[in-house]
This record gives sequence, C-alpha cells and structure tokens, in this order.
Amino acid sequence: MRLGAIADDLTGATDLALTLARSGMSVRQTVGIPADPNAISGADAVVISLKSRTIPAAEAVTQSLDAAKVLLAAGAAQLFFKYCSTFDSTDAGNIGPVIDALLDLLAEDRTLACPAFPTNKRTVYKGHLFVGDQLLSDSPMKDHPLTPMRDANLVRVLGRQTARPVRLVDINAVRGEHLDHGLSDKPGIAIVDALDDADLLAIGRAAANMRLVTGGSGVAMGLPANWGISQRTNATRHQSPSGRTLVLAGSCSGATRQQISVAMAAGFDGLQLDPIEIAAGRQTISDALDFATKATATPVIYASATPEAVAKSQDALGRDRAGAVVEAFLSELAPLLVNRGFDQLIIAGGETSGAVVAGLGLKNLDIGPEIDPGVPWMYSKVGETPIAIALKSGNFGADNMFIKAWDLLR
Ligand SMILES: Nc1ncnc2c1ncn2[C@@H]1O[C@H](COP(=O)(O)OP(=O)(O)OP(=O)(O)O)[C@@H](O)[C@H]1O
Ligand SMILES: O=C(O)[C@@H](O)C(=O)CO
Repeated sequence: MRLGAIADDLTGATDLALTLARSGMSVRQTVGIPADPNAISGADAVVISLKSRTIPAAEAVTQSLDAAKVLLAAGAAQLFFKYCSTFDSTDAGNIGPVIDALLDLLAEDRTLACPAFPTNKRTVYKGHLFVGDQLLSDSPMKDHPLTPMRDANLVRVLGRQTARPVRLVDINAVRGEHLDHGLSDKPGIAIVDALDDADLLAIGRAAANMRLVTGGSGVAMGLPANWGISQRTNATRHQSPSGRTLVLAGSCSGATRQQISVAMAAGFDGLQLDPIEIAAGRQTISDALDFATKATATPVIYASATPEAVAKSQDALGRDRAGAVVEAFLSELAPLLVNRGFDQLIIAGGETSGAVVAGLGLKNLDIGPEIDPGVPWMYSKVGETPIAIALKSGNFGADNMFIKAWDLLR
C-alpha cells in the first residue's frame, strides 16, 4: 500500500477514492475500520470511511488513530486525512484535534491543510475558503445545522482547533519555484491556497515527503504521481447488475431537491416520506415496498423537503429524531428492496448514505465509472447479490444526475 486514507464521512471517502482511481491508483474503500487486514491488501490506496465529522472530538481522535494504525500496519507509506471541501468543523474540532493526533502518532511536527476542490467550485485564496463566488461564511454553509461555518479565514478557523502554529502558504508560493520548501520549512500546519487543478497537482508534488497530508479530495490528485503512477490502470472489470433501478434520498440540499424535481419531470415515480407520518406509524415500510415494487419507472423514495417542511418536522419531533426516523426507515427499507430485485441504487446525502450502507451491511466498495465530479458508481455485494451503488454528497451532481447515471452501467 502506498497511501492510507482516513475519511471523516462516507460520501467524502467515495469522493477521495474516485480521485485516486482517476489518477491511476488501485483503490479499496472500506466502511469503517476493517476487522480483516486481508480486506485492505493488494491495493495502491485504501480509504477507510468513518462517520466522525460531527461526533465528539475525543471519539473522532480515537477512531482516526485506530484507522491510522491499521493502515500503517498494512504498510501505508503516507497517510491522508480527508475532510469536507467546505471544512465542516466547529471550534471544538474535529479537523484540528485529528490532525494533531495523527502527527503525534507519526512523530511528525508538520503537515498541510487544503480543502480546495475547484471542479466543484471550492477554492482557497489568501487562506480564505470560497464556495463559488461567495466566501464560505456568506454561503449556505453559514446555516449548516451541525457545523455552521461563520468564518472563511481558515488560518483562524484551524487556529482555534489546535495549539500548533497555523500559517498560510499563499497562491504566490504555490505557483513559485520553491513550494516544497515553503510547505515544510516550519513546524505546524500550513493552510495552502489553490485556485485550480494545476495548483493542486503542484501541491501534491511538493508534499511527496510529508508523512501526513490533509484536505479535500482535490489535493490528493497529485499524490499518485509521487509513486510514478500517472495513468489510470485497467480497472477491475465488474459485470454491471441488470435488475431494477432506484433512488433513495435523505438529503435536503438545494442540489438534491433539484435533481429530484428534474427526475420527476422526466417521468420517474416519486414517493415522499414524511418523518411525522413515519413516527406516527401512518407511513410504513410496507407502503414504500409496495410503491417501489409496483412502480413502472425508476422509483425515487425521498424525505428531501424544503427548509420550511424540515423545520416543521423538527419542531414536531426534535431535530435529531426527525433525521433519525428517516435514516432508520431507509436503512430498513434498502435491503428489502435489494431482495426484490433493485440492484442499481443512488443514495443522496452523507448521513443517509451511512445509514443505507449500514442497513445493507456493505463492508467494501470498488470504484466504478464516474457519474459527476466526486460521485462514482461503486460495486459491492449484499450477501451474495452484486449491486451497483452511488453515494452522492448532498451538494454534488448535475441536475440530471438521476437520469443520466444508469447509462454508465450498460
Ligand atoms: N423531511 C425531513 N425533515 C427532517 N429531517 C430530514 C428530512 N429529510 C431528511 N432529513 C434528515 O436530514 C439529514 C440529511 O443529511 P444528509 O447528510 O443525508 O444530507 P446532506 O447534509 O445534504 O448531505 P452531505 O452530508 O453529503 O452534504 C438526514 O439525517 C436525514 O434523515
Ligand atoms: O469534500 C466534499 O465536499 C465531499 O467529499 C464531502 O466530504 C461531502 O460530505
């Protein structure tokens, strides 16, 4: 193994696995820390997906260290800590505490932090994170329910999460001649500017000798070349499943809601879930199962709703319970649907994906074709049944993603 990666959520892990595969690496993605070390042998890169983005910092540190130890024991030469391209965190963590712990484990005192993902419009300039044309702190991320991002200056944001020095390596240094020196000449954590993929490739090259690299998936783009891997190797051929297609959505992001309405306008069959109805026992698993089985087009089963409707169910049930009710429903429903022949599934939302993947009992995921930036098809098995599954981060994917994705499996 060359690169051992720890991702703080499932869709983020998939995003990273796709980037590494596109850069030529053979990649294994595991759901949680693998119990069997054989599960991670034989690949250039292993991405362990955790669900540690918003859990208490001490737990995120413990899980990340456990994952790192497994990766190091399996021979990882370099570690990568993947977090969100919108730097989702609070002053309590978890990005700073996890970086600190990983550096201590490696007995290192310096690394870099670069969440930029220009293809998806996340850039870092003079240490400030932009989402499209907006500063992070002016973007919808300012109202994120768990990690509201009210400061776009990443030197300050990370500075509040770690006792180590946090400094800026700005765009002039990134585009200058001595970037490797600029990245590593001082201890601490360097926030690194990046505006386009050429910047990310340069940062990746300059980070060849760092034992720990941290960031979004973008900055991983340049790492495979450091091992002489520069072209996509022949990916393992998978026979695409040929059963029925299905979308399950728990993400309430604008992007997901738009993807649902475009799919519905194109004739998909939709069933909207309502957490209040589910909690009251008036909307049941067998309703959803019947609906999907009888659907004449691709069924879309979604809890996705407007901010007003979400507020209503949160008022009635409490924020955590409203989310948990939907997640539990989809987690229970998903394996029943696979049993009924649905073997090509798109899941929308990071938490939702975590719940569905747990319900399906998936342990390993192999990368398949890319649907949109950051969203690949993955191949896995439910018991002995082969499936194709796409785990879509809430804000990722083109408007027509639910329509165009299936052709890639044919
Ligand atoms: N109608 C609803 N009312 C309240 N909560 C809901 C509703 N629909 C979905 N949810 C919950 O909202 C949460 C959405 O989180 P999820 O991570 O799946 O999507 P996201 O935040 O858009 O995606 P990502 O984390 O990839 O950006 C889930 O816990 C889901 O159960
Ligand atoms: O970096 C991103 O934006 C995504 O990979 C992600 O982490 C979504 O949760």
